[in-house]
Amino acid sequence: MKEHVGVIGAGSWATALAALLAKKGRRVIMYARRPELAEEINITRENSRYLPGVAIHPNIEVTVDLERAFRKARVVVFGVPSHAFREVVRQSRPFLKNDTIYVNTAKGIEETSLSSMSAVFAQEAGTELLQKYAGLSGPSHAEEVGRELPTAVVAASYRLETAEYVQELFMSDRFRVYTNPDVLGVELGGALKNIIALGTGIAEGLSFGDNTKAALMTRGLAEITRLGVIMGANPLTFAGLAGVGDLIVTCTSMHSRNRRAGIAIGKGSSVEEALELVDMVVEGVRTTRAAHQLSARYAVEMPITDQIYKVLFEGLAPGTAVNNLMSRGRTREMEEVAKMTVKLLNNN
Ligand SMILES: NC(=O)C1=CN([C@@H]2O[C@H](COP(=O)(O)OP(=O)(O)OC[C@H]3O[C@@H](n4cnc5c(N)ncnc54)[C@H](O)[C@@H]3O)[C@@H](O)[C@H]2O)C=CC1
Ligand SMILES: O=C(CO)COP(=O)(O)O
Repeated sequence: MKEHVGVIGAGSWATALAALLAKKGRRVIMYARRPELAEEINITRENSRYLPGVAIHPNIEVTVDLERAFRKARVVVFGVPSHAFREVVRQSRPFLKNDTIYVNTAKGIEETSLSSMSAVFAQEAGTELLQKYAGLSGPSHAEEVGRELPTAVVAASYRLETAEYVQELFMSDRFRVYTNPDVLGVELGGALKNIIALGTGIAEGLSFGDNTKAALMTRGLAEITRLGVIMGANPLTFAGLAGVGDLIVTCTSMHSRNRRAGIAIGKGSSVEEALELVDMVVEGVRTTRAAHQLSARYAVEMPITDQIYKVLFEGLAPGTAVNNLMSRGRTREMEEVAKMTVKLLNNN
């Protein structure tokens, strides 16, 4: 019998991962909230709203019955946006089993609790299931995975066996999966890069050049690392696929919803207009609010995040935000993170 995989959500990323798993011979039961979407995919064998042009493999069935997606599954992949993750895990609680593996693919930080996705999972599913939990992250646009273009990502879990199981599940000659035990670092890298992609998008919308984008990406990574290290992540994770890798793809690809929303804002759209234009989840907007609070909680300087927060939520003109960043006081490039890293290593 084919191994069953449940996929929760039927957006772009859920559909691309379902396609990959179905092609690898898994029987995929994909849960969609809306009956119209489930019906359309089952009948037309295409998800024209979220991933047009990718054929839905015969091994995939879409259901609106959440329990059915869990029933025979050895592994369940959550593919809903981060703001829906808690609610979806809570609804799934009656169907969770100790011998199932759970994979989260959402990239965000919960705005109200400032919890990472693994923390949300533990709060809703119980800490004992955390050993069965992995986060899948890295530079991976659904549109390219759907077209089977070579991609490399990270499966992060506290338990090596779980990470290796997820690695084996997804690994193909077009989709390479590395394991990493730094769950928090992988989650923070995937979430926080979306803020910087909004920022580089804004810079593009303002007609700034490649120098500006490179500066935002590099200094953006510095502040992501600063926050991550103080929260307990491994600094090296930010030099990996879930850190700089995802930052590069999100800041440079036209597939990125965060980048496209940023471009619209830079060109003068309001946040609401930009979100309407993109019409799919733009995780960076909520994540900016969360990161703004985290930088205050941990007393970590995050100047780029701070200016993007002001543009998104306080009506600051994007051009003024750039001037504010360029006219900051002089500072050193490396010493702060280096000092924090040495302190961390000494404490371990
Ligand atoms: N699209 C991409 O290339 C990638 C996306 N991700 C992450 O995956 C997550 C999902 O993103 P996308 O698939 O792109 O979003 P999307 O906007 O394409 O689709 C989101 C889907 O989730 C559904 N949904 C929302 N709330 C729900 C709920 N409460 N219950 C059930 N379904 C619900 C929506 O109806 C929609 O079908 C995000 O956190 C994103 O950062 C990660 C890697 C790649
Ligand atoms: O995380 C992603 C690619 O790795 C997707 O980025 P966007 O959400 O900006 O499209």
